[in-house]
Amino acid sequence: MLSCVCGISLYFPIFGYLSKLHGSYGPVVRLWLGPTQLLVSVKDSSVIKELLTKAEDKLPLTGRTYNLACGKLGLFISSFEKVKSRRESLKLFLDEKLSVGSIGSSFKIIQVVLDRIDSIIARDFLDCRSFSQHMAFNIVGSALFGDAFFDWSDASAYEELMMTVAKDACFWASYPLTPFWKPDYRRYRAQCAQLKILTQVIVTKSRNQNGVLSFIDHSSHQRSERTINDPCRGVSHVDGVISRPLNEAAEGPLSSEEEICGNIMGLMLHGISTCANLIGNILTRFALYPNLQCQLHSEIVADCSELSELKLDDVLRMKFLLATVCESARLLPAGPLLQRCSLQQDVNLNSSITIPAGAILVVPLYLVQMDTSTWGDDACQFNPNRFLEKNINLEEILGTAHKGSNGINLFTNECDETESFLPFGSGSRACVGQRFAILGIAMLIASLLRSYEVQPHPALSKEMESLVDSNSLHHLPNPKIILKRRSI
Ligand code: HEM
Repeated sequence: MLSCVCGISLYFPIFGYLSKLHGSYGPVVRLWLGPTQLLVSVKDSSVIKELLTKAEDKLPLTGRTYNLACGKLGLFISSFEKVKSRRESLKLFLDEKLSVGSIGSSFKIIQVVLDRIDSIIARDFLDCRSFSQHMAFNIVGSALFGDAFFDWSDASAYEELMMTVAKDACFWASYPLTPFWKPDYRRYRAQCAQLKILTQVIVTKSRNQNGVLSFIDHSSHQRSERTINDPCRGVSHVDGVISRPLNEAAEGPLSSEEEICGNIMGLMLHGISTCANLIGNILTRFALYPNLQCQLHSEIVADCSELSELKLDDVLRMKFLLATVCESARLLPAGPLLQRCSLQQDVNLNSSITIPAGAILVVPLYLVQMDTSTWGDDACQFNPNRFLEKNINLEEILGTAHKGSNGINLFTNECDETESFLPFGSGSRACVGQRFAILGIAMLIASLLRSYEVQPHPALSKEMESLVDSNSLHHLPNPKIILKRRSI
């Protein structure tokens, strides 16, 4: 545990510092950053749950980052009041994407992209980071824009621009005064403007392409049933139907066109970078641990026959696969700290602690997710089996009701035992895309391993070997990987 904490502290000085403070002062640490700025770090899992539910706002810097990149938007910004309704409609939209029947179309992009890979891998190797980013881009993009995304000629330019903006967004937002005199800043703003134009293009294309189905405006439940039960309608029609709620999700009741674009840009920026990180992390583990791949491949073969199309129900049966995705997310949270604040009111915790309005509240994710008292002595090690053991409930961790064909209710709303699993946050601002991301990534991994074996590029094998037993796995390298087609 100690070596792990020290290793991480090299990368995240704030995390190392908080680790020391928690060691000396216990699970709740208060730290004055300046005469008027209090930081409160919480490490105790029961207090965390309460804190993340009661402190509903995000730090103003988060909102500024998204505003600067995306313009006006109604998601990801600081005030909970302003994001509440958008969060709810987005959740409905994503749930519908994952409803039985529409799943095939939601993730059919995976097969489309994998089919294209054959031509690339015939040449040489893949760069793990770019491949993960490309897959994440396609999964999130096709979920939001439906079939219109598949044949969009500007998709590559959009992906490249999206990643450039994502990389620089925090940096430029951190300036207290807009540095408009800096040429780099002006270039960044021009890139954001270009990104917005392309977003508008794909939103319009998506609307036009799916507009033929706009006659269906019953409740979402009726809509799905009608379409799915109608064999005359192709898969793209299912996508068309569920892209209508996209507008509802992004628009809410009173949105302007600018806000719709902003929300979609925000979702793309967040969804792609987080999903790409997790996919890249899992692929790198495959290159490092061939046995992990073998175990997953056996499960995939056992749960889905070779010739049939992979379905959500199949993936829901693949518990070791789902556990692998969760375990990778546990070891690689999107950032070292979850951050919150309460802009207007003090937060009163049951433990009789009062936190003043405006204080910066943080949860040091690495400390919580690698706490040996919760996760065991091997907390720093990669061990998907921990999610299959009795004391950690995978079904609860995956959240919200969704019945697989095995009858197991894999997703329930009650997650009492899961306060220490926080890669997607928790409480009032928890990630709305958690279930979509876990299942989308599981779907991708299952599709990939069915046909390919992931191998490190021979030139890198030696370097990778030295990493296998080290704790530096949280900062995995970006290996060149080879996808070798499996012989049938
Ligand atoms: C591996 C993938 C992902 C990870 C690790 C991740 C992680 C997170 C985290 C840590 C938060 C903040 C939670 C908190 O403060 O409690 C968050 C918020 C959010 N995420 Fe994700 N996320 C992922 C994918 C996605 C996807 C694919 C979508 C949707 C397409 C999405 C939509 C959102 C939204 C809408 C919010 C909340 C925004 C708000 O309340 O303002 N996420 N995510």
